[in-house]
Amino acid sequence: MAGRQDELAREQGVVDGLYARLDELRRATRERLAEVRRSGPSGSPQNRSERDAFATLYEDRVAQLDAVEDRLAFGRLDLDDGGTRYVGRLGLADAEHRSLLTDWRAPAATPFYRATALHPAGVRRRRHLVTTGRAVTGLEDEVLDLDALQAADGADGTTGAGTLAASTLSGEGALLASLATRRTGRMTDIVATIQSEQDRIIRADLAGALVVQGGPGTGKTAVALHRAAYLLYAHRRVLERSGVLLVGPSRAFLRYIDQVLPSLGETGVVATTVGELLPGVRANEADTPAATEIKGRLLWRDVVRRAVRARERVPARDVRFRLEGYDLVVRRRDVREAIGRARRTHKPHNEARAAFARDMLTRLVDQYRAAADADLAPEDVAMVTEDLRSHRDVRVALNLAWFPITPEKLVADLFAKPHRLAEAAPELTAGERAALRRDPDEPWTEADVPLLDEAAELLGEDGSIARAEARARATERAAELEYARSVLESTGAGGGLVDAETLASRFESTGPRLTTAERAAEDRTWTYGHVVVDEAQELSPMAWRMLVRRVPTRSMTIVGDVAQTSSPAGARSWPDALDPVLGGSWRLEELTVSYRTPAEVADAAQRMAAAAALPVSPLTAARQVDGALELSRVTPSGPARPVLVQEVVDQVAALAADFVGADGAGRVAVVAAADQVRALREAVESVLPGALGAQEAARLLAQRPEDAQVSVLDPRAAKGLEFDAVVLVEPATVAQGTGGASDLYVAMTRPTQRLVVVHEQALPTGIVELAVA
Ligand SMILES: Nc1ncnc2c1ncn2[C@@H]1O[C@H](COP(=O)(O)OP(=O)(O)OP(=O)(O)O)[C@@H](O)[C@H]1O
Repeated sequence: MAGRQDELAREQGVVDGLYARLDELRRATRERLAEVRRSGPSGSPQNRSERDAFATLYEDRVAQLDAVEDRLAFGRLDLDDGGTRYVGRLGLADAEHRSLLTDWRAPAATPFYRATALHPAGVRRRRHLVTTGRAVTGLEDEVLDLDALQAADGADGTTGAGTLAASTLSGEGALLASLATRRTGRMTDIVATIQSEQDRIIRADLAGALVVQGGPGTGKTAVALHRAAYLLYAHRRVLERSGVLLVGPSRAFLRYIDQVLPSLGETGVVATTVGELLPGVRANEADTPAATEIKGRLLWRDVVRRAVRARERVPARDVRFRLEGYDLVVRRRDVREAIGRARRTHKPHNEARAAFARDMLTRLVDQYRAAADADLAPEDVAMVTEDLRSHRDVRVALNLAWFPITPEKLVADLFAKPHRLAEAAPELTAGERAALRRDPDEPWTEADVPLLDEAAELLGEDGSIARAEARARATERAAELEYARSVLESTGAGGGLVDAETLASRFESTGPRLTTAERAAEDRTWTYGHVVVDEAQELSPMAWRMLVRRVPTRSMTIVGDVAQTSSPAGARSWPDALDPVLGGSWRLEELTVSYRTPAEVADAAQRMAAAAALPVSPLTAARQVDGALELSRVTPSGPARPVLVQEVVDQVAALAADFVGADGAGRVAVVAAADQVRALREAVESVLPGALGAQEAARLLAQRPEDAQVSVLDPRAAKGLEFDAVVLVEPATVAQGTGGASDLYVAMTRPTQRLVVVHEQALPTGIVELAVA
């Protein structure tokens, strides 16, 4: 025991030194930041922008240094050459630039995750440091060098190579401890216990599209986030300028994961959903399943193109009008030729319109010249052109022939005006078109967004919108100038020292300069250096098109599970989803160990999924938890309070007493078919005071949905999330919903400790293991 205490004390000394260095760096960076801020808002614009840049740099560094407080150092490698290397959340060096701590992402840290007894990679011993706050509370050693093992001093917690070779998990104690901790509403990072199959994916090449398929709880989300952090570290110069985009299935999911990247010292990632990917559009509504499926089809490429073309149209007849006493005609033939020419510019519709209008006005000026039978001086040509441009009949005729239009109007018209959709989408049946019918002012749905993006791509900038914005900017600037003049007058300043123009530029909004991430998020045409997609199986073919457009290099990390697809437009096979947009150029990796779900639960879910013919990946659970699966069948009863509901609330009360902690950790969820959620939520809320006491119930009921320790949700809302214990209500009903057996598979695989299945109806095949005769 003394040996262990000595070792702990020795490591505590090292860790104390690392924290001391961290504190020193924090102090120094804060001082520099304060100094920059003190330098005040004076100087030339150049000076100011330099000052802002330094301020941003120091602010980022302070945030980064603050974020690594928890588990700053978690590993130590003892090397064959006698040296030691500490691994932690960031790199630290002393004042003489000697390395104290190696960033987990640095090549020198790789053996911490990958070395095995078979391939020790120059490592004799790997040590996991367990810390609580700044205190070292435990050590776990793995000796990788067999010879060294014989001579090992037998320090407590040492596992032999034999055990390690037999095990596929590295740092098993630290890993299992971390998997067994109570859950909060926020995902945490896994840097201290990344497993080698995960590490290979995290550090894979930046180039190309990498698809990570894996069953529930295999760490796909964790791996995707750590990969983003790794890529930002390893390719900082490229990615800092172009940015990284992270696409998740919902705002709730993004909130669940939003602490992970900051805790890894990375904040510059744009995280969004497909529904919010277009600047200015927030589409959180859902379509009907039928409309979702139809809108996801790739045929919208052609439909949107035809809809745009329909706004470039030769009129039914010539349009006659009079200008200054002359009879002129907007001729169909001219319009046809001008449309042809404008199309040959290959510019987007709204941009090519200028060429069309110019061409038509030239033809009309020619007509005017012939009618007037006179040569026109250049200034006359300009005047006549202007008169023609502003002539009402000409304007109407040219607009009808080539209509400037926004993406929103184009798409809204398709769904609100049956003749437009019929014309643009002959591939759809009348029934399918009817399923899309919608009033023009209804809110956008998530499935609309890829169509809007497609339209924006083909329509391009609407010059009139850009002009209106320029006008607004000019007006604003004039107001600033005016204000500056009045300031100068009232203060009597001036005297050649400062002019109104300079002063006005100081009044201009001097908010923090936009970061790459902020600029990228505001720009529809921004192209990213890397795109990470989570729950990628939910994306429709049109959504894939939209994403791929944002990453011309095709550098992507795509993680998901085609057995968990619930969207009717989602993917059941990666080749089906990706080949149309990426050709064959993507590679597949698989994760096979479930870190979340106890073995008994994972096995039941796998059997059910296989029986339902879902495309399941192999899955081995990392953990065994006694009594993890409980089945509770109730007999149908009258309506007063159905026995089923009573059983659910009783189970929730018992599980809450077991798992929910007053410190905010520990979560219990009821997962049920969407149409049962409301009633069950009311029932659960009504029993909490009786079961847990008024005070505790009030605390729980006041929690925000994302932090709720007791919640009732449907499988879609639960997707990607996890809870200590789950009460699954009536699996047969869940499996009959629109997400089918996939939704049930998702629901069954949410708990980390216990799954209680409450049901009246027979259980879907597979949940109960058939006894072998
Ligand atoms: N190496 C690891 N060390 C510690 N915890 C891990 C490790 N890998 C995964 N986990 C934990 O396992 C749980 C499941 O991980 P994650 O949510 O990333 O899985 P997933 O494959 O995305 O699941 P789903 O398919 O259900 O969305 C998380 O709590 C995660 O922190």
